[in-house]
Amino acid sequence: MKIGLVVKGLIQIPRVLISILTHLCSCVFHLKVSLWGNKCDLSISGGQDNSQKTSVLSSLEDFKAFILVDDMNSLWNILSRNRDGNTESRTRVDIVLDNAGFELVTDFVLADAMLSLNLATEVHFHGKVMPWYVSDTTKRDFDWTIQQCLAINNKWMSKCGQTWKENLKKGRWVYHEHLFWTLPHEFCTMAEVAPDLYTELQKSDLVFFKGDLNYRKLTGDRKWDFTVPFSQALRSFHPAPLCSVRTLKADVQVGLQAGVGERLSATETDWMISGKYGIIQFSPAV
Ligand SMILES: O=P(O)(O)OC[C@@]1(O)O[C@H](CO)[C@@H](O)[C@@H]1O
Repeated sequence: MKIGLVVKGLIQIPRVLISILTHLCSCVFHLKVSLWGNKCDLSISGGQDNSQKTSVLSSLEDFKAFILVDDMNSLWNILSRNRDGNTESRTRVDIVLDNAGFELVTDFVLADAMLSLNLATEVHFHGKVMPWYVSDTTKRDFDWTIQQCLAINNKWMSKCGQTWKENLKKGRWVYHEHLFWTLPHEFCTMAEVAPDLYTELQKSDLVFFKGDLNYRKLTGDRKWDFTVPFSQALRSFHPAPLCSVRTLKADVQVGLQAGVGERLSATETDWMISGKYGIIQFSPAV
């Protein structure tokens, strides 16, 4: 009997590993799509059409070399906590949104994947009361996008729309808005300027900050050395473990390996502003 159990246990180990790997690979995929979704914003194109014209999905492998910081592994400890069918555990993920349009859809797909793969039990979205840059997501964009997906004449898209609407109804997805996101404060002042928002973020197990503007406000838009640790550049802003998912469109970047920033500066003058490079940069709550 005991031997039977041990053998059964041993057989199950690879299955568990395969299952974890499958879920995590799938989530890596969606996170990367969400990262490159940040290439599309109307401010970088001076208001001209900057919609997604090629398939991000087929370019993911080619884009790999342009991810300058990839802290994906640090996310797994948090996201895999819930996935073993432990019905007691609860994992809340927050996404501080950036652009509406293609990027928002990629964020929805990421949120959907985290729920359906049991990596999170609830996802909280944070939108802006009014746009800071032209394409920033407001409540109207959020609702409109779900409504459009629902109404579209495509079986899979409308199924997504239905699921997302249902998620909101059942409280698995929650939308928040706060004026702080459009006030001229760097995030290290949040605990003082918007303590209610800081307290809300403290309830999260992982907060994703989408996009370039959020990165500028996370790091205070300062001229940091490229190798300064991300946690240091955040200064006192540590409400929860957090992760910036951003393509580089402004001249601030921290947490690079020694020499990387200098090498890029010597060869590509616009590497920090072109949107060609991206980061998935994690900081634990310290
Ligand atoms: O936050 P997003 O949407 O990723 O990018 C916004 C942004 O890139 O637009 C401006 C001009 O390109 C930058 O200064 C700013 O950071």
